[in-house]
Amino acid sequence: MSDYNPPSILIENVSLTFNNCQLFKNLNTVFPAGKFSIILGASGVGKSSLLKIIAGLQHCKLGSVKADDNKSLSKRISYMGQQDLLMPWARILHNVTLGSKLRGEKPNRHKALDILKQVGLSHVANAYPSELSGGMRQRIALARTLYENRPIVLMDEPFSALDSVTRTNMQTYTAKLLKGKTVILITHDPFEACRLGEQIQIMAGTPAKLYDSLVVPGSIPHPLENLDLQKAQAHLLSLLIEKTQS
Ligand SMILES: Nc1ncnc2c1ncn2[C@@H]1O[C@H](COP(=O)(O)OP(=O)(O)OP(=O)(O)O)[C@@H](O)[C@H]1O
Repeated sequence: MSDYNPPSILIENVSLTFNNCQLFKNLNTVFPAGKFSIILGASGVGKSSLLKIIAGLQHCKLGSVKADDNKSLSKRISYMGQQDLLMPWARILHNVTLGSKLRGEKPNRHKALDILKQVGLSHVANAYPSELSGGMRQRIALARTLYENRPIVLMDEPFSALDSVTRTNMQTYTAKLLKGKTVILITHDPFEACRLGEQIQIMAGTPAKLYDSLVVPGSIPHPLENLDLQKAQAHLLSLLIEKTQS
């Protein structure tokens, strides 16, 4: 199996404690290969911490995170955090291709410009991050993540700063571009979860557990007019309330 074949990600008995608060105790789950997995849950429950553990940015003393092909996860992951982490001294195009530069590869300018066009920001390719709005900066961070073309993509609230029209367009573009990759996406938006999720899990409790919710059948992104979306969203919201309050 090539390093570009997306693996499943296995979370086994992961435990994490911060300042005497046990976020996870023996957490187990599987994020299936080549699918969009969504995590929702109350603020502070531990969603970002789990994503950082998978990305190798947060150490956990107990438990393991591994790929089902037993190959290392590092170098196969593209991670988009809540902060855009754009380099203030670099122009937008340079920010998008930064990964290539850091690896000593020739940046693929054509590909970067195409992604910038798809996220509606080719006109700011030569600008600096400080000249952009918060929503524009978030789309640049998205463009940088998509440019990397890794088999595993971790995204922490990637569309949270966007207006609803742009958000819908970015969901569609992202789902199409990342089709077949192993994606884990955190969101607070039940509609987004139902539109993109091929696995949907709610994180709740202390220590936190993961609970499966219904997914809408068929390929993603689901069209906005799909009536099953409304039903799945209502179910998800009810489950979210139930698990968050219990
Ligand atoms: N490096 C750290 N040191 C100490 N505490 C931390 C650290 N990182 C996170 N925490 C704490 O762990 C808890 C979970 O944080 P986390 O960011 O994972 O939550 P979240 O579910 O992603 O929240 P949100 O939806 O608001 O982004 C919070 O109480 C947070 O203060």
